[in-house]
Amino acid sequence: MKRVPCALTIAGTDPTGGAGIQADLKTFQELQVYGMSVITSVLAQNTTGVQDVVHHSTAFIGRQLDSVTEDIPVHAFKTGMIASLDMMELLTRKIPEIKAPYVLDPVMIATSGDALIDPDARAFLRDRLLPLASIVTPNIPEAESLTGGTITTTADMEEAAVALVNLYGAGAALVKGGHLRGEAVDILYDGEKLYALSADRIETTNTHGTGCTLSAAITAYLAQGLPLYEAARKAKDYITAAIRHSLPLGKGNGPTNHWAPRIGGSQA
Ligand SMILES: Nc1ncnc2c1ncn2[C@@H]1O[C@H](COP(=O)(O)OP(=O)(O)O)[C@@H](O)[C@H]1O
Ligand SMILES: Cc1ncc(COP(=O)(O)OP(=O)(O)O)c(N)n1
Repeated sequence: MKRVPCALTIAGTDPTGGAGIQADLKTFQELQVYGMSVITSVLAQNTTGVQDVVHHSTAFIGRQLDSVTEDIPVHAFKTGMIASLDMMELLTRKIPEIKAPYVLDPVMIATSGDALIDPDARAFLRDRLLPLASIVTPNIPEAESLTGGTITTTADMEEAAVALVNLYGAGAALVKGGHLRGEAVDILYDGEKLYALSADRIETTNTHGTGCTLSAAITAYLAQGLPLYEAARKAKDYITAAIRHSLPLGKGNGPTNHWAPRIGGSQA
């Protein structure tokens, strides 16, 4: 039988389906990759923000991870919301055992402004998780927090991407430009070359889950065996289409969507 690409996400949940584990699994499915998940935190959240959160114990997160990895091959994996220092410590021990490309989405703050990780875990994420990553995918505020610089231009994004690889030890960095104005330009640095991945900016407020969906798409393409640049380039096309097909659902920022809607949609 042909190899079935299998991808794993280690992240928190979104019951409205726009971000977190749910967005990741939808993306894996859409890209014809077998999707698996380890849940770190269960959130009560929607398009307007986060209402509540329950964190799983590190022991239980470890048990979930063992259940997956002892049974089914993982061809690529990603981490999203890892709320605490304890969870990060567990993952620094477990991740090297998974011999597959690792996409680190350094989730810190939701679009709604809600903090998703303990502020005291940020330095640990940078110093201990980042060096394990094949690629890290910060948005502008996350890249500023990780590098300590201010980012307002693509030149600043390039500088941050290079620092994340050369100073902090990530295998590659994709600094996402969704929070700037003008064209939606993301900067990829693979340790040798800088690339600008650009797309037209889509006029919509329905951007809930864009970062999760992009990093899940990179993970899916890596699980399929694509080289890093190809995976990032195709994932950029995927997220652009998902924003184009985003849905005006909920009272806040609606979710990205993976198929062209027949009814509604912000750009239908
Ligand atoms: N309005 C938009 N039009 C087109 N692409 C966008 C738009 N907003 C974000 N993107 C793209 O979506 C992806 C996620 O970016 P960003 O919003 O910066 O991350 P996050 O969701 O983690 O805050 C990036 O590829 C970014 O360029
Ligand atoms: C459980 C969970 N993880 C991550 C996020 C943040 O999602 P992201 O795609 O980075 O961006 P927004 O949804 O905030 O636009 C989340 N909300 N929940």
